Amino acid sequence: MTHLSIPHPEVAAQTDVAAHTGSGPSGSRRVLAGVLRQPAAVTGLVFLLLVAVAAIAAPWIAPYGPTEKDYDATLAGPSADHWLGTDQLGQDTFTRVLYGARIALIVAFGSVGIAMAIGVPFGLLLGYRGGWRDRIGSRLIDVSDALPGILLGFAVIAVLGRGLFNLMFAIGLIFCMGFARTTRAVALAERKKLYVDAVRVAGLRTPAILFRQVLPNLAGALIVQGSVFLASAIMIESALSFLGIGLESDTPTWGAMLSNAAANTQQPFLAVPPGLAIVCTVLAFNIVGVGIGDAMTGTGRSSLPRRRVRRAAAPVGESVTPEARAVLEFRDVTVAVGGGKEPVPLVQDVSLAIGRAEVVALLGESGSGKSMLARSALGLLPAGVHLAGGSVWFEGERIDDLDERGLRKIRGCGMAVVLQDPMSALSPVHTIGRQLGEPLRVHAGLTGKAARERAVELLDRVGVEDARGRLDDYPHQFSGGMAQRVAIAMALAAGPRLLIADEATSALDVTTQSQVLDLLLDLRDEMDMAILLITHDLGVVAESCDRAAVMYAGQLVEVNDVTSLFDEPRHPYTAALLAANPTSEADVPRLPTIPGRVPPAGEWPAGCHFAGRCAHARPQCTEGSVPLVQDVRCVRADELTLEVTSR
Ligand SMILES: Nc1ncnc2c1ncn2[C@@H]1O[C@H](COP(=O)(O)OP(=O)(O)OP(=O)(O)O)[C@@H](O)[C@H]1O
Repeated sequence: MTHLSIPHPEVAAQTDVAAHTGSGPSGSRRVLAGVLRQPAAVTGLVFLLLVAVAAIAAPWIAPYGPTEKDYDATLAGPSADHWLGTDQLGQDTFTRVLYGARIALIVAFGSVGIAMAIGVPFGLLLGYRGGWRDRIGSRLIDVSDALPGILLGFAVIAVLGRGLFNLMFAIGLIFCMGFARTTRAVALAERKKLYVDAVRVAGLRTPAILFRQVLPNLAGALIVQGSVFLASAIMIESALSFLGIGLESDTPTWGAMLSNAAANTQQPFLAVPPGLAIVCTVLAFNIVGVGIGDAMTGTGRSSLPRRRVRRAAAPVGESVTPEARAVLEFRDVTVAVGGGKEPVPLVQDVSLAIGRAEVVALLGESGSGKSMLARSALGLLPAGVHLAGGSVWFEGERIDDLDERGLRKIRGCGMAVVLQDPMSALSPVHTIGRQLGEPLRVHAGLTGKAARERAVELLDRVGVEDARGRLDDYPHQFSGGMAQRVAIAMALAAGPRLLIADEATSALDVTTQSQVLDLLLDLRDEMDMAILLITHDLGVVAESCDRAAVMYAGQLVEVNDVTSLFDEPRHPYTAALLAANPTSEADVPRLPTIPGRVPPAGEWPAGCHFAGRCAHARPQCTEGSVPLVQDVRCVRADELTLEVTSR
């Protein structure tokens, strides 16, 4: 294995990128195959291809010019000279239908393109940002829905005048809010997903996240909606032309031809060719749109499991290794949900620090607040949850009050994250090489060959065999362990000083888990990098960590070096947690459990939060809040000698 010299933070690129999901990588081929399996969709597709060929080749295949008149054959029915007859000026209907196809397709694609160009960024922004922007924007979309589209078209053309572009613009305006609505809905869902958090941690800017990460997930929905709007655009263009406010009257459009037929009822056949052209083309677009939608079912990200998001947690305040300057420090951190007068605390008064190159575990049952604490360091608290007290410091700089721009400077090259499930944190729509290239480009300015070479080095370093050959593979082509190595490579790209490993090995088999842990520890040694390990696995803690911080119901209850923690736990909860460990060597007839459950946030008891489940509880335990004294939060800490057994 090549030894990679991981670049120094300032020099190198950063981070863990874990990107998204989406319509699927080889998805486009799968979707095409899916469409081709549907006879109706194939028929529609073939018809549209014919229309497109006719439109493009009209000047060569049309027997007459589009405005060429034959006054000897006005309002004629189908004949050998005029296959579809003529109008009142003797203009050949077949020719005008062919030219009409050109206008129809140009207007349809042009207006849908304009609608997308306006609606998609607008919807992305609303959905991703949320909050008041979203509320105002959504009302705007609702209001625009209430306006009859055709009237809007009238108004725009009345103001701008007739003409091809104005017509496309008018129709584009009618549709843009439809695209905005779809895009907003998808962006709203996507922004809560792991890959978005991961790329934010990677330091990507909002436009890059929106357009490179979130947008690809919209491809499916936009294609389906676009094809339906193409059909509608043809109808609206025809309606406007029929009413005489579309294009100039001598321009061959299907709508104008229908209007003409309505004025010349003595030749009823005149309405048939343009009418059929409109109906069949609109139908074909709709059928193909539905076909694409059906073919895409199950090919999108929805097939990927949604994982809980976790982030690093931190060490205990007072107990920071004295000789090392803290890389990350929580000072009296309180995280709460809800505003108003009574926000509910999820994490309470946590003080913890992690020293340089230190490996600290964050332990505790589900719901104890590990993730919330970690998220507060990364500036990734979920909506509605906020830092209600205290502060977070990174290498001596306060970071909890930084804005996104400030956080970007720290995320990735300062702090990086490896998540539990690499598959949900890697984008299925981009190759590994591309995903690795992103942080290298953003943080080290590496592009092209240089980025590729660095990506190969990184993959090689984390033990991905045939690294060069695997750059063009997609995440689904990697095993879980290999994908986790890729995620680690991304996290290390910028040489972070702190790696937050959030159950990073939980989903792996024992052998792979051990290899990944060894890798993390090797990298810690090489890079002088601190690691905050959130885990439920006490075996992993025993093997890998210097210190452990134990959380219970939002509070730190004990911080200790790992050897002492396992040999002489000082808090009854720590002892109970160790006793309940399936690999505990405690000689008990059956696996002990901790009776009861963690009280949910908002229902924490006064005094010691663990008192209700504690075998050693006394009345004084519930009398008042219990402070963390010398790294343990128990009023009886000095008098208890705890053994690792159940109560
Ligand atoms: N988005 C949210 N909004 C409000 N409360 C939340 C949210 N996410 C989690 N919580 C609550 O915050 C508390 C702490 O949750 P947290 O996820 O930090 O626990 P944890 O120790 O990391 O658990 P686990 O080991 O299961 O991940 C829990 O009571 C949980 O119900």
